[in-house]
Amino acid sequence: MFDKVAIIGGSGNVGSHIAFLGAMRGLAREFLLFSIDLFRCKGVGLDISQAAAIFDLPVSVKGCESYEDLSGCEVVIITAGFPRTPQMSRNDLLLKNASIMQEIVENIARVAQEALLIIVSNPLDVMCLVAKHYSGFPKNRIIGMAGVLDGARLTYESKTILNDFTKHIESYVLGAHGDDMLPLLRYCVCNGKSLADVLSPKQQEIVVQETKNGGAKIVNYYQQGSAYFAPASAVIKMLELIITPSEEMLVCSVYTEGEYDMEGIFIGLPIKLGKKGVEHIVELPLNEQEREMLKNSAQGIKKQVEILKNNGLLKERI
Ligand SMILES: NC(=O)c1ccc[n+]([C@@H]2O[C@H](COP(=O)([O-])OP(=O)(O)OC[C@H]3O[C@@H](n4cnc5c(N)ncnc54)[C@H](O)[C@@H]3O)[C@@H](O)[C@H]2O)c1
Repeated sequence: MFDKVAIIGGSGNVGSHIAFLGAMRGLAREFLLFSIDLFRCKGVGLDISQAAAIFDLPVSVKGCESYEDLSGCEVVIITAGFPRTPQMSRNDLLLKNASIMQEIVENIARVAQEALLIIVSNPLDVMCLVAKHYSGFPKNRIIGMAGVLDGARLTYESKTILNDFTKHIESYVLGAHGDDMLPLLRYCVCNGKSLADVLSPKQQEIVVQETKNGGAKIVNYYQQGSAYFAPASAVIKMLELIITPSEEMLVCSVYTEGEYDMEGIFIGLPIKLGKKGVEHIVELPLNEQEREMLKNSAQGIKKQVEILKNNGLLKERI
């Protein structure tokens, strides 16, 4: 169990659901919520604390008034930003959310120098880079959430097409969080078999397409805002593996220094999580086609990095 976990954007959909689920699962003694909507943070904190009282849980969830209140937090989860609307692409969010991320991590670096950062805000991979740039934190302490969510969508779509929700499926979706994601069916496991052997080629095509559309489908249903139950659950899964490390491999957005032939960007790769954050990146042997697809997936991230550099939001120092 953590002592103090902060959620920046705690008044929003994803942030408040992380706080609720985290409190219900007893992951921290204290969840501290911060955002530009102070009153809603206070309301969410009180509401969840009252829910915790129903189950007699020893947890406090509080809305905070300033970054100083977050002093000494062990984990800071950043969900602050603007959610994608049906008209918006992830790229539209880029410049807006990069400035927000800069402001947040500069404050966190001041008050919680030892914290582990879990980034959720979109566009995810490049927001992680902005967080690294402006916090100055080491690479193991900055982890982006996306692969766990995309993997869950792949699992859901596979169960749906097989019409069997009793199957145990572990899914791995590497690459950028976006349309260029790389669902790695060969390495996905369905009741001990490779998912590539369980699904027909046509089924594989459908499952991959539906996984890629997973977020957009929800945006279209909600009309305002994007998914939050599954994204919040994905963050909780990461927190649980940080508290209790296991052999389980998760795909998270991590900083690369040569792994998978990637350099100087954050991208979704399989990792082992532990108390220090990213314990190590797992190098799965990829075939030529998969390597090429991963390389293509990184192109979009590199373009976003260029846009940020051209707008003075990222300097060469990373
Ligand atoms: N990585 C993923 O897989 C994934 C999944 C879902 C959502 N997201 C992203 O997560 C982010 C949050 O989504 P949401 O649905 O919770 O949105 P939301 O609008 O409900 O919440 C956003 C929160 O950010 C806060 N905020 C805005 N500017 C701020 C600032 N300068 N400082 C502090 N707080 C600030 C708002 O007050 C609000 O609480 C979005 O960027 C969304 O695209 C990512």
